Amino acid sequence: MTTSDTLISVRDLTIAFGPKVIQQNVSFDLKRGSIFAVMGGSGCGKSTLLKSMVGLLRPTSGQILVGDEDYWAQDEKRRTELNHRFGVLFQSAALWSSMTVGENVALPMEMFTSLTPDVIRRLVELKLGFVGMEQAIDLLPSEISGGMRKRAGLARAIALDPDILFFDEPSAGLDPITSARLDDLILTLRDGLGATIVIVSHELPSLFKIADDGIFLDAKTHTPIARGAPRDLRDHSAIPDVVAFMNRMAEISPATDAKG
Ligand SMILES: Nc1ncnc2c1ncn2[C@@H]1O[C@H](COP(=O)(O)OP(=O)(O)OP(=O)(O)O)[C@@H](O)[C@H]1O
Repeated sequence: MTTSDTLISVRDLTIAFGPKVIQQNVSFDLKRGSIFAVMGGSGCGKSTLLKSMVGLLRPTSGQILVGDEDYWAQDEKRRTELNHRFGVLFQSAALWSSMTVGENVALPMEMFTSLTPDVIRRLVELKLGFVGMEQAIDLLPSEISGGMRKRAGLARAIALDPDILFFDEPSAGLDPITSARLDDLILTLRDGLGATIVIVSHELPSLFKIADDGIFLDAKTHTPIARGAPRDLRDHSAIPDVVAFMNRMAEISPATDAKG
């Protein structure tokens, strides 16, 4: 059983590719309304964990409870239903290049709802308005900037009103200003839509600003070694590897760290 403020509970998860264990003993609760950071050095398994949580990769053992349901113990039909609670934005934003921005956002509604085209058009306008992109509704992805593509991807991720959003490196490839705007947008999604957000990012200044919880995956032991808000891990962790990681990166961009 999960408690009412826990949306997802990860229990003793192991993810391996053949004999190669990526992470094991992964357990944490994802609290409703939190912005949860998956942290750790390159190759420690952050994206792999995210893939298991959104239904793209079956874990080797352990459970991912969505509410009271063991996600990976469900049949494919039920997993697909549960997937409608998830909005996913991958690094590339992965828009269909031959479709306009509006058509991209409409696609999940056309596939998974019986709404009429008129209602879908209204909803698409609303979703794009939410991310400040209503003017791009009839443009192709190739006609807009990288930051706009990310925002369009976000509009599509919220097309079906998910209660959990997963972001894998959302600010990769963006300049610092655009990246900071994306941070603000993520906070607005949490505060305005009441979404819970799981984010994988190397942008520690961004995580210090927006994330209030998280887990630190260690590439050497293949286990999580710390748990908590990124800024708390930076300032109060007793684990030298965690402190080194969080502070080394923090020193690179102190100006954008909105600690105060
Ligand atoms: N399909 C796969 N088959 C075998 N190994 C894989 C597969 N996918 C990922 N891996 C390995 O799993 C490990 C973790 O990869 P993952 O992409 O999850 O790390 P990450 O922490 O997200 O890294 P980065 O920060 O560099 O993006 C890596 O060693 C990677 O090579």
